[in-house]
Amino acid sequence: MFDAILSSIPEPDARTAARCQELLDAKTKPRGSLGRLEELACRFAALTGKPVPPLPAKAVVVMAADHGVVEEGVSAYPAEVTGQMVANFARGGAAINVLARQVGARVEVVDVGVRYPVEGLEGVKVRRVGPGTANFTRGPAMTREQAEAALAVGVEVAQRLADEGVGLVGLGEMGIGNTTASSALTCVFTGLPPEVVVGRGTGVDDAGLARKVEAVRRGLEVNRPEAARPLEALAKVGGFELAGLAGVALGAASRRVPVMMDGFIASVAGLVAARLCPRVTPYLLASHLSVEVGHARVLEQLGQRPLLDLGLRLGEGSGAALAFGLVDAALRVLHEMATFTGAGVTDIPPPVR
Ligand SMILES: O=C(O)c1ccc[n+]([C@@H]2O[C@H](COP(=O)([O-])O)[C@@H](O)[C@H]2O)c1
Ligand SMILES: Cc1cc2nc[nH]c2cc1C
Repeated sequence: MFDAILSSIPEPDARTAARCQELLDAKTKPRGSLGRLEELACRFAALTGKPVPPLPAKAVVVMAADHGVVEEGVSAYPAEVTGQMVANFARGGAAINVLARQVGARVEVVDVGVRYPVEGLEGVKVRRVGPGTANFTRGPAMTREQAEAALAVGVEVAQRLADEGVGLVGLGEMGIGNTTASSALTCVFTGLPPEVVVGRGTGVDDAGLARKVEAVRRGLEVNRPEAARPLEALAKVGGFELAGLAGVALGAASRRVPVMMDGFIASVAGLVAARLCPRVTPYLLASHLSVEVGHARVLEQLGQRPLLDLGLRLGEGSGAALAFGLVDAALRVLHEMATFTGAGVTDIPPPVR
C-alpha cells in the first residue's frame, strides 16, 4: 500500500545546498558565523530543491489517541484528559494554540483513537481507528490493519496540507500513556533495556516509574517485537497517534515538505517512519531536546541534533512550533541580508578548492 509513497520520496539535492551555502557566504558576516541557522537554511535548500527557499506556510498536526496500557498505572493523569485536551485544542486554549499563533502556523487536530471523546467539536478531524489501543502487556496494542489505517490517515492529512500550500509540517501529539508506548518502541529500535529508556512522562512518582518499566518489559516479552519488522513492532507496542504521525512524516516527505519533530513521542514516530522507509530520514528535523530520558537516544538513532534545549516535556508539537521561528529566521537571512558587494564591506578571498 505504501510502496508508491515510499519510492516517491525524493533525495535531498546536495548541489542546491552548496549553492545556498555560497549565497550565505556572500552575506555581510564572517563565514559560517550564523552557525546552525546556516545549516538549517542549506537543509531546506537541499530538501525543497530551491537555493533560496521561500518562507514556508506552516502547520502543526496534533494526533490524539489513547492507550490500553494506562490500566497499569503508568501515567500521572487519567485517560479522560486526552479527549478533554482535544476539546481545549479545538477552542484554541492549549499551549500549542498559543505557540502556533506566535509563529503563524495552523493547528490540525486529528482524533485517531480517543477513548473518551468530547463529541461535536468544530475543527477536529475524526478519523478514529479504534477506541484507544489494547493493553500491550497482555497482547498486541493493535492489529496490523489498524496500524496501516492510522498510517494512512497521517499520509492523507500531510498530502492534503501540502496540496493546500503548507511547506513545513510539525509533528504534535496528545495521548495519556503514550510515553510508555514510545518507550517500548525505543527499546525495540535501540536495543536498550526499559530501565534506560523509560522516563517520568507527565510526572509519575518512583512507584509509577517502576510500574512503567515493568509494563514495557512485559510488553516486549509478551509481544516479541523486532526492529527488523517495524510495522509489526508499531502494531504490537505502539499507538494510533504514533502511527498517524509516522504517516504524516511519510506523506510530507513524499511532497518534499520538511518535517519538524517535537519531543520524545513525536521523535519516536519519526524513527518509526525512518525504519519503514529510510528515505524519509533527511526530511526529519529535531526541534528540541525533551526532558524525557529516552529522547536523546531516539535522536541519536536518527543522527539528529536538536535545535533547542528548553527543558520542555509537554508534547502537542510545542517545541516544533518554537523551532518554526528558527526556520523563518534562517530563511530570512537568505532573503534579506546584504552581500559584501552590495553593502561595500570588505570580504576576504574565498579559499581555493
Ligand atoms: O514531548 C515530550 O517529550 C513529552 C514528554 C512527556 C509527556 N508528554 C505528553 O504527556 C502525555 C504522555 O505522558 P504519560 O505520562 O501519560 O505517558 C502525552 O500527552 C504527551 O504529549 C510529552
Ligand atoms: C493537562 C495535559 C496537557 C497535555 N498536553 C500534552 N500532554 C498533556 C498531558 C496533560 C496531563
